[in-house]
Amino acid sequence: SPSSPPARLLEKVIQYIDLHQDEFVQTLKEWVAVESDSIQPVPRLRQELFRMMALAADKLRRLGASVDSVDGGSQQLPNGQTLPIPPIILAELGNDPKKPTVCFYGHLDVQPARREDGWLTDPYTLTEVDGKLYGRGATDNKGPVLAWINAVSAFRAMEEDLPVNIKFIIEGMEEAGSVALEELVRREKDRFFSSVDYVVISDNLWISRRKPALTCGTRGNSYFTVEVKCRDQDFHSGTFGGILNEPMADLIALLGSLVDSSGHILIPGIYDHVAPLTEEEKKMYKAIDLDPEEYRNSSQVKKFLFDTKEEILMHLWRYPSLSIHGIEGAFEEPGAKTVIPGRVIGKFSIRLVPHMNMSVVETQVKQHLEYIFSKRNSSNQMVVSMALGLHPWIANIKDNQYLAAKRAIKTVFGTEPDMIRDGSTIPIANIFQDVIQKSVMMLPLGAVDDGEHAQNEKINRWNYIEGSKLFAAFFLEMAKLH
Ligand SMILES: Cn1cncc1C[C@H](NC(=O)CCN)C(=O)O
Ligand SMILES: [Zn+2]
Ligand SMILES: [Zn+2]
Repeated sequence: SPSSPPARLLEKVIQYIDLHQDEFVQTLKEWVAVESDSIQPVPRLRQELFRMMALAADKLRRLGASVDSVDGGSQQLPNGQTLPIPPIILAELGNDPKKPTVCFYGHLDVQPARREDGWLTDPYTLTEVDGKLYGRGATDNKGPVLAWINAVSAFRAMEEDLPVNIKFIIEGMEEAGSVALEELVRREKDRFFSSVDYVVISDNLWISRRKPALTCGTRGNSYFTVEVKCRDQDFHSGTFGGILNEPMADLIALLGSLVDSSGHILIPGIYDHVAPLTEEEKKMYKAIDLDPEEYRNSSQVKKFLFDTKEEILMHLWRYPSLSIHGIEGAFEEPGAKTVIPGRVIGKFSIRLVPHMNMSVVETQVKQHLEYIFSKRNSSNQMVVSMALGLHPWIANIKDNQYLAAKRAIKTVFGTEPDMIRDGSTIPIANIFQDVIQKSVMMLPLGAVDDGEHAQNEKINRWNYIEGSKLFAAFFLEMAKLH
C-alpha cells in the first residue's frame, strides 16, 4: 500500500536525492575531469586511471564500505612494452544474512576524446547545456556508477538501514577488453562472489529518449582477422605492378565476398542456427517505443536497410550482422603514394545471436574464405583467425530482480519499461552468469541519444537523478521480494 513503511522511506530518499542533486552533479564533474582513457597505452593516461580508481575507492570508503583495491598486474603490449593495469575495486557494505546481496558492476575507464574531434565543449569538463551534462564518460559509465553510489549514500545520509547488502566490482579496463577481470572473477568465485545473489550492470542505453528500459539480452561477437601476405616488405608499383598477385586485390575480393548490399551475410550456413522468430517475440517489438524516422534522422543517415520499427529492431537484436572494420597495412594516409602493400590484414566481425554456435561459425567463415581464395589461384598466403569469440547473452527475466526493477521503474517513472535487447556485447555478463552462476540484470539509465563512444557524449541531468532514485527504489523492491 502507498503508506507502507517502505513507501514512506522511498519518499524520503527521493526527496533527499532531489535536494542534493547539485552535489551529485558536482561529483560527476570531478570524475569526468579525470582523463581515465584505457585505450591509448601511454604512461600518463595509466596514471590517470590509477587516480580514477583511487578516487572511487576513497568515495566508497567514505560511504562506509570496506574496499579492496585488487592489484591488476601488468599488460603486455604488442610492441614489447608493459604498462600497469589499474586495480579492480571489490567493495561491500552490509552483510546481513537476512538480506539479499546485490552486486553492481561498472567501469570507470573511458574512450579517448579530444576537443579537435568535434566536441563542442571540453570533453573532460562536465558542461550542462539545457539539462544535458556533456563530458566523456558521463553516460559510459561514470554517471551510472555514481547513480548507484548516490542511491546508497541517500540511505546512509538519512541513517536509514540499507534494504539490501551492497557489493561493488568496479574496473578500469573495460574499453580495452576488461583485461584481468575474468581471472579475478574466477579467483573470487568462492570468496567475494559466494555471498552475491544478484549482479546488476548499467552499461547500455534505452532505445528511447524518455522511456526507461530493461535489457534482456545482448548479441555476442566473433571477430576475425584475415591476413594476405606476399612478403613482409612493400613494393613499388612501377617496378612490380603487373607481375604480382597483389595482397590488397586478394583481400578486397575476400572482404567483398562476405556480405551483400542488402546486409545479407553470404557465408554459407551462417543463418542455419538462428532462433526462429516467434509470434510472441513479434509482439514484443511492436510494444517498443521507437520512431524509426526520428532514429534515422538523429543518426544523420539518409536511409537504413530497413524502414519499419520491427525490422530495424530485429536486425539489431535477433539477427547476426557482419561488419568490416579495417585493413592493417593498407595505405590509408592522404596523398598518392604508388605502393603495393606486401602484407595486409583485414578485420571484420559477426555479431552473434541465439542459437548460433561459435565454433560452427568459425569453421563456416574459414571454409568460405578458403573457397573464395582458392578460386583466385593466388600465390599469396592467406591466414584466417578468430581473434575474439564472445557469446550472446540472454537474461532470465523470470528472476526476482527483473520483477523488482519493473516495479521500481513503475514507481519512479510512472511507466512500464521497454523490454529491449542490445546489439552490442557486454562480455562480462556471460562471465558472471557462467562462472559465478549468479543472476545478471542489465538496467540502463542513459537515453538513446547519449552518444556512447562518440563526440559530445552526455547524460541528461534527469536520467542521472531519476536513475539514482530508480536504484534506491530497486533496493527497496528487492528487499520486499526477499
Ligand atoms: C571489444 N569488443 C569486441 N567485440 C565486442 C566487443 C565489446 C564491445 N562492447 C561495447 O561496446 C559495450 C557497449 N555498451 C562491443 O560490443 O563492440
Ligand atoms: Zn561501458
Ligand atoms: Zn564503452
